[in-house]
Amino acid sequence: KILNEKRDKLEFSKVVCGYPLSIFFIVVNEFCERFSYYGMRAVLVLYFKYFLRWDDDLATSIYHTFVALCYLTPILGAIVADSWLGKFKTIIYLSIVYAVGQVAMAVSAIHDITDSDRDGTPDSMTFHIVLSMVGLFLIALGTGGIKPCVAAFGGDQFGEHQDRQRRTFFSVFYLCINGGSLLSTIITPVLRAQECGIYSKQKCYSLAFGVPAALMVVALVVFIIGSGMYYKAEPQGNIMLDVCKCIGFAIKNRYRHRSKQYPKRQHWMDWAEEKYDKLLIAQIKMVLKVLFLYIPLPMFWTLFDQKGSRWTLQATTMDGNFGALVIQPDQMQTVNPILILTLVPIMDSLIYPLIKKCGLNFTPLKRMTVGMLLAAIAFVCAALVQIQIDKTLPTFPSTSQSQLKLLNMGSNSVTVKLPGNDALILPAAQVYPFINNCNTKFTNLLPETNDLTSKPQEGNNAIRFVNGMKTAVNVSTAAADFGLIEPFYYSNYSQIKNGKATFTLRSGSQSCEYSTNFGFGSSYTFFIHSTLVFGSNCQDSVTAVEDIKPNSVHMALQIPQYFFITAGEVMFSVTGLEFSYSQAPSNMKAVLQAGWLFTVAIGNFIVLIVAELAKIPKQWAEYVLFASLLVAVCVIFSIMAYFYTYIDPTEIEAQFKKKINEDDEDDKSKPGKAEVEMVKRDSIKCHDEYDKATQTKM
Ligand SMILES: N[C@@H](Cc1ccccc1)C(=O)N[C@@H](Cc1ccccc1)C(=O)O
Repeated sequence: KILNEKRDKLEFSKVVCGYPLSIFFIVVNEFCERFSYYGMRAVLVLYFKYFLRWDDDLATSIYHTFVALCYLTPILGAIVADSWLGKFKTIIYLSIVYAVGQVAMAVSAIHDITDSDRDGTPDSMTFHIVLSMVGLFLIALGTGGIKPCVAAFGGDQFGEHQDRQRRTFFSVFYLCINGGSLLSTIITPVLRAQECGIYSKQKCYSLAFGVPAALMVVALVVFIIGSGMYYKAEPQGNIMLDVCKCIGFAIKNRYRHRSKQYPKRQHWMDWAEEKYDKLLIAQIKMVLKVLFLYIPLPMFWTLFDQKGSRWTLQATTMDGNFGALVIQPDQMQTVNPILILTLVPIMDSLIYPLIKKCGLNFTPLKRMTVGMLLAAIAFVCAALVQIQIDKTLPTFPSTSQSQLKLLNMGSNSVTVKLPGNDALILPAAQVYPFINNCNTKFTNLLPETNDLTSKPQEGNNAIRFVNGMKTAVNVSTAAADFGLIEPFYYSNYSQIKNGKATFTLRSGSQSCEYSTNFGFGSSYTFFIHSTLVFGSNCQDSVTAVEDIKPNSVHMALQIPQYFFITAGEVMFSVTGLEFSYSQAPSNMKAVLQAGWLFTVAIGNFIVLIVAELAKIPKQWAEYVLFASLLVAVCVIFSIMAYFYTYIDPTEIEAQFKKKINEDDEDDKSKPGKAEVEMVKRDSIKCHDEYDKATQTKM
């Protein structure tokens, strides 16, 4: 009946170039939803840090908890959809929850709401924190809840013989995800950088969250407009409860009949046959087979999700100057959606057909295996880049050493006697000898200062001034104020972005300017000579002494690793999405999509655990470790995949239903047959049908 209903609905639905028109509304919905999600995510950590004034640790913990929650809630959405409301209603209701969450975030970021003294900072931070946490919870529920439903609902729109179109749909679906996320990750940071407000102008987080909220409303409206065109499969009762009870019964029954006198059954789930519908048992077998295959998959996501963390950190130690364009470390992540937008069409229209022409059967599981290997290669590339970076990093003193920084502020060269060897320091120059623990006495030194013990964060440059004049000097730039520096004292470090910076040096009413260019990740001490004359050009009276070299390994070197991980993603993720749909029984499509997303959640948890536990001192070694782990997991997966037989759930279900109908007729004509005998006979027949429909291997 269900198949006929679907056939009728699809027969009368509008078709454009062989695709149901309803698909258009689903992919536009996905585009807007992903814009909304990734756009909000792009500015979230900055909102925590600069608006809610949380420290780095709290901001990153809450951020990762939110992301993990977004991949746990799909289970909830899938259960609601498959057992109760159906996919269509679940998407509508949870999209409303999602949009409310986004609006709550936008409102929570309006500083004027609680800024009664109008000084530009919220007076009741609790209000903003509570509202944004409620908002984030609703968003996680909404985005995670609808995620398995939208993909599966899209797949439902295709008929039995539209496998090719359905595969293309999943590719286009993935393109829309990346189109939306690419646009939003570029746009929302720009919106955040604007200044807005009623009483005082502040960074405009409300706009950066407001636009994603508006896009979520658009996503909902577009989805509702398509309402009349969709095929909406009805939920078939509380399927998850039935599944759990059936599995529970099979285990109990198997245990009760553990003695040798009872004949073995083909599959342990067959022990549920005495009580449960054979169709349900067959469907559970299909799901369990796929879920078993999913066990090694989180390892792929563990590597994949480090793009956003470790690789961004790696980029902070690299040079992002691309000529006319200066790329910030976190902007490198946009390379992923850009590559997706180019690689998906290339794979679909060139690579896969070419492989097919060569007579190779590049099945979904083979594609996923190759995808994993490509991700491992990406990490080997990351390790090679890291080795290059490490060569350029400054050496800091070990625990048994001290490092001296000696700056000659005079106009003659000076020789300093040091344990081991002497050092000659030219005028306005600095030496940094390492001293092993010993008692060394130096006289006429500047007061002790806190030096940097690592490279400056986020590609910034750490800058300080030392005043060699006999009068105090005030130093400032547009971005930083070094304050008043007393004679022969150092200022504190200030963080300066890359590019040109102009420093104003002031003493009383007199001033002069000093300009210089910065790269990424350097540290300089600017020495103000005693000969400086205010009112004239002070360019020649300031000497830059390099403490830490600017990053010299170019960010373009990260492109190969991004290329391999994205090619891996196309083979693994796009294929996996379609595989999860095609191998799921009709009443558990969303559940298997949720199972797929659950592997992402586990992968994220592994990242968190490994980050805490594995204290590998060399970053390149950690990359190699991850690559090796993925290769090992990939070998296990390919063995599991070799034994996997592809199924056609629609075919199996149809045959089971036919058989059950025939048996019902039989029962009516032959009343009084022993029930046990019938169960046994049915079981054998059904296994035959199942075997016929499951013929293709890996
Ligand atoms: N390539 C990602 C999107 C992305 C955009 C900007 C920066 C990084 C990534 C993508 O397609 N994501 C899909 C599938 C996915 C991938 C990883 C974890 C869960 C799902 C998405 O649905 O968001």
